[in-house]
Amino acid sequence: MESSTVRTPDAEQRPVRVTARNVSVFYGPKQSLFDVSIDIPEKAVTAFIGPSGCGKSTFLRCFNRMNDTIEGCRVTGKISLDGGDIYDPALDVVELRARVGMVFQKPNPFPKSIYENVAYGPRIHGLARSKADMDAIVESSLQKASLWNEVKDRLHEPGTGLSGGQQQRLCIARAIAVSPEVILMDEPCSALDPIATARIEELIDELKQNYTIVIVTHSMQQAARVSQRTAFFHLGNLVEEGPTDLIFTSPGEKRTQDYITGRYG
Ligand SMILES: Nc1ncnc2c1ncn2[C@@H]1O[C@H](COP(=O)(O)OP(=O)(O)OP(=O)(O)O)[C@@H](O)[C@H]1O
Repeated sequence: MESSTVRTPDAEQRPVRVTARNVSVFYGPKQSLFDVSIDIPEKAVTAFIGPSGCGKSTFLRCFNRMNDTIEGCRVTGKISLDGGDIYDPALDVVELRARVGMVFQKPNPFPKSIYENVAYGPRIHGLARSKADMDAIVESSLQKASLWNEVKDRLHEPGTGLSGGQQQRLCIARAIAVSPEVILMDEPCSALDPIATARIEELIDELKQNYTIVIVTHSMQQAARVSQRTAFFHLGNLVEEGPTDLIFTSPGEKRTQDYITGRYG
């Protein structure tokens, strides 16, 4: 395991959990991400910001090999989780996606009950030995996703019957249920109203005590509120990254300055 650390505003140094080195991504012949290297610290929130089409989601999807599912997509370079190469051909991708969970832009609960949405992952990974074990996993995952009190009396009703914000918290509970180390969030609030967004932001703040979180967001205000480190992307390049307070108050690059002051994007 590489023993480097990076600085975050609320704690001077954090161990690095995920490293990306010289990562490029191609969709067919077109290159969309250019030679990106970054260290992601544990138990902190790292935000990816930048104008539409700059490659934020493309890069995020590299961390749990979601790009493998896109035909013609090719990733070069190296990404390690705790020092282990996640592109090792011998690696079990299903296992990787349990360790590196993902929450999408649009809440996407399975067309099943609230209980089954959360129990599905633990069941396929064999994490519960009995019904009581499974009940405990479902309850604690819903608790951690700050949804338990709202659904404890309707666990067997469809997940799709919840409000948008509740559905997104259900998706977070589903990711948490398989005990991930890293949670990737791709614009998790973009389909939500301001109140539901505030709930999710509070939740992200709590979750960072136990999980390493990487969030793609269109909202600079959201990045400033929830993240400890921010990475700014432009035209497929990582322009700069660092502690969120510094990126927003004294960026080193003119392109970052122009973006955060609303000159484009
Ligand atoms: N499945 C795909 N096939 C082909 N090109 C793609 C695919 N997904 C993304 N791209 C291209 O890669 C580039 C980066 O897109 P990406 O979605 O990663 O950007 P983004 O910064 O997340 O944008 P947004 O904020 O609009 O979601 C864009 O030029 C986009 O058209």
